[in-house]
Amino acid sequence: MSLGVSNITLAGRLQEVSLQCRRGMVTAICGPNGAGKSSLLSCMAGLLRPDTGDVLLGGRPLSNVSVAQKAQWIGYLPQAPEVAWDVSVEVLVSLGRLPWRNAPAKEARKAIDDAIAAMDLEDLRHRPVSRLSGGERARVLMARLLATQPGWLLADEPFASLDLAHAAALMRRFRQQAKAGRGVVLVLHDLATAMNHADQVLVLRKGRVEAEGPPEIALAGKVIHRVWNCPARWLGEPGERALSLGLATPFLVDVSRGSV
Ligand SMILES: Nc1ncnc2c1ncn2[C@@H]1O[C@H](COP(=O)(O)OP(=O)(O)OP(=O)(O)O)[C@@H](O)[C@H]1O
Repeated sequence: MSLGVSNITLAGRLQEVSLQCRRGMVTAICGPNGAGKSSLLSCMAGLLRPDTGDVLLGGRPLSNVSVAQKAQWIGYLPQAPEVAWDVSVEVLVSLGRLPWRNAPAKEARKAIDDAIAAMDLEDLRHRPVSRLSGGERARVLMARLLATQPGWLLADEPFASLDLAHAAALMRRFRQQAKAGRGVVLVLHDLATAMNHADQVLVLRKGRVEAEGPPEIALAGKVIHRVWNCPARWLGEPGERALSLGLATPFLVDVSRGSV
């Protein structure tokens, strides 16, 4: 089932945004603070309803899809997820199976164990979530999403509190999920991650689409300059690009001189 948005508008936050995502692909949504990235992802998850336009799952408006089906098809990790109950890591991850209550217990067990292993949480399995670090908690919440095994994984800044090794492992996991036929949509501030690992990129600014397409086009240096107001140049080879920023630009903070 495809997932897309067609001409959606959300008061003051999104202006006629369209995006077509396909399973098997990693889509990155990028843009400066306040551009509308989280708003767009929430619309795609069915948590915010656009004022006009449609979110379409398999060609059907999301508003016509049952809550039970949405829960099975769309897994969503918000930017700042809250944990309501102080349960163990294993119990929290197992909550990801709620949309599949009627599935065989063996299947559920495997999905939970795989998700715990994928996020390197074996040693923390029995620890209450209140006694985890911020990054560990983020990995648990990602494991809950993986345990659902949804057709679509939507994640808002999933690498924000992860260390280098866990971030790299998670990116590999997203790529594997796409290869297995799932759809992956990520809100990313790290443009190098989007450049190196996404199949398509949507760039938003002030609620409008500024660029879209393959990363080399949507995140070309001139687009970054225009949208982020920051001269930037890509270094290295495709797949291993690094972003070099123009240090002479006035927007940069020079901490060594105490200026802001
Ligand atoms: N609940 C809300 N009601 C009204 N406006 C909101 C609400 N939440 C966010 N906004 C506004 O909508 C715009 C888009 O916000 P959104 O959170 O989608 O941006 P973002 O691109 O995800 O930003 P960031 O990179 O800072 O997380 C911003 O101008 C923001 O102030």
